[in-house]
Amino acid sequence: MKLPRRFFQPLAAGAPEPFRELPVKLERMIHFVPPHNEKVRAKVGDLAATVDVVLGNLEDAVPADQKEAARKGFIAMGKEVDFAKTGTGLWTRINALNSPWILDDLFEVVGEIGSKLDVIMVPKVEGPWDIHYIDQLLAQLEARHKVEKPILVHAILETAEGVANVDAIASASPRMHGMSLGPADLAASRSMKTTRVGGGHPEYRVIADAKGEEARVSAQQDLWHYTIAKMVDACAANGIKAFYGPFGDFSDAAACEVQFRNAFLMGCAGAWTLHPSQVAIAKKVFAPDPDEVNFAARIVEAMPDGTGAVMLDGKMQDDATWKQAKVIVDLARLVADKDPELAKVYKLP
Ligand SMILES: CC(C)(COP(=O)(O)OP(=O)(O)OC[C@H]1O[C@@H](n2cnc3c(N)ncnc32)[C@H](O)[C@@H]1OP(=O)(O)O)[C@@H](O)C(=O)NCCC(=O)NCCSC(=O)C[C@](C)(O)C(=O)O
Ligand SMILES: [Mg+2]
Repeated sequence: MKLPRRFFQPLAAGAPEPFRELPVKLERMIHFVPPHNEKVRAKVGDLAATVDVVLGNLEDAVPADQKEAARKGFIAMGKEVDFAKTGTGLWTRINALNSPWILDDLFEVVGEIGSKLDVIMVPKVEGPWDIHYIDQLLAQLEARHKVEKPILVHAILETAEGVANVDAIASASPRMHGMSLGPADLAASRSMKTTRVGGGHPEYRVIADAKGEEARVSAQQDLWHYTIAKMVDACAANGIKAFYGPFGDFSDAAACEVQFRNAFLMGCAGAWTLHPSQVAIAKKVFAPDPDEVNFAARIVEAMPDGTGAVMLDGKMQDDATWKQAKVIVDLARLVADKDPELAKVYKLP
């Protein structure tokens, strides 16, 4: 293990100092764009103003014979679009560490648009060693290309080994931005019996005890509850952010909304959007409910220094509920800064 005092030192001479704290950013959705698709790429300039993060995907979902085209397309997109103008994050998902494309992905992307890139998403992370490898290589590339702001790393939790090592991954480097659930690869890795990308399964349920001839109530359960809870704890404990990941059934907006909301309530900051129709769902879900914001603002107002106990609407409030309220009010302020309509509804002082 590295000595604590060396944790925040740059890993290459000339590389930027790692961040001590994550930059504060609203990241309700990480919008996936297939950069080899010229038609979609042409629309990214307009799309950027409507989402919090644009991610050019280079990994799965890009055919093997289109990997070069996707990389070149992403670099062109990064050069053409002014993401900073709308405060939109620019991310990429690189190919896996054991793939033939990873080195060119990193060398070309950082070399060409390293200074515009906020986050690199790394798939199939198995343990802290994967993060250490990327960390060192990125520092060398940042130094070579005079990138002044550290490029952050976001891990996808999508193998059984990755889940087993989730805490060590979250604390592997000051470069860690956060983590997303990768339900498709994770299901395969665990031998789960589902062909869905995220979401529940009609056969995964509980059933009430038998009572004579009475019909037995039964309800679908959430296949991902355990993993999301584990990921949220690992991320929160290390001051980084947790994300739901993808929901593959674009035709079922209601199920997508419920999965996203469960993740939001459990502590996730956002989710992936794979299709334009999912952007509105993420915007709706990953902003706190106005009634909740108003109540939280009243708690903060009633306890100016955050200590003591007061009653509000028959409910006890104390130091802990003040902290809960602060989470909601702080997020509402971040959302209000970006969304004038919600700012009016939230009416925060
Ligand atoms: C599935 C696809 C091919 C269907 O694309 P389509 O064109 O057939 O769909 P459509 O409904 O006909 O599209 C309507 C319009 O939206 C456009 N459009 C459609 N999608 C997008 C988009 N993302 N961004 C911007 N625009 C988009 C599309 O071009 C079209 O525009 P038009 O009306 O002008 O003709 C397309 O939506 C797509 O490529 N989405 C991204 C897929 C992707 O990145 N998958 C990988 C992430 S999930 C994953 O990897 C798993 C994980 C984590 O690793 C693990 O769990 O293990
Ligand atoms: Mg995957």
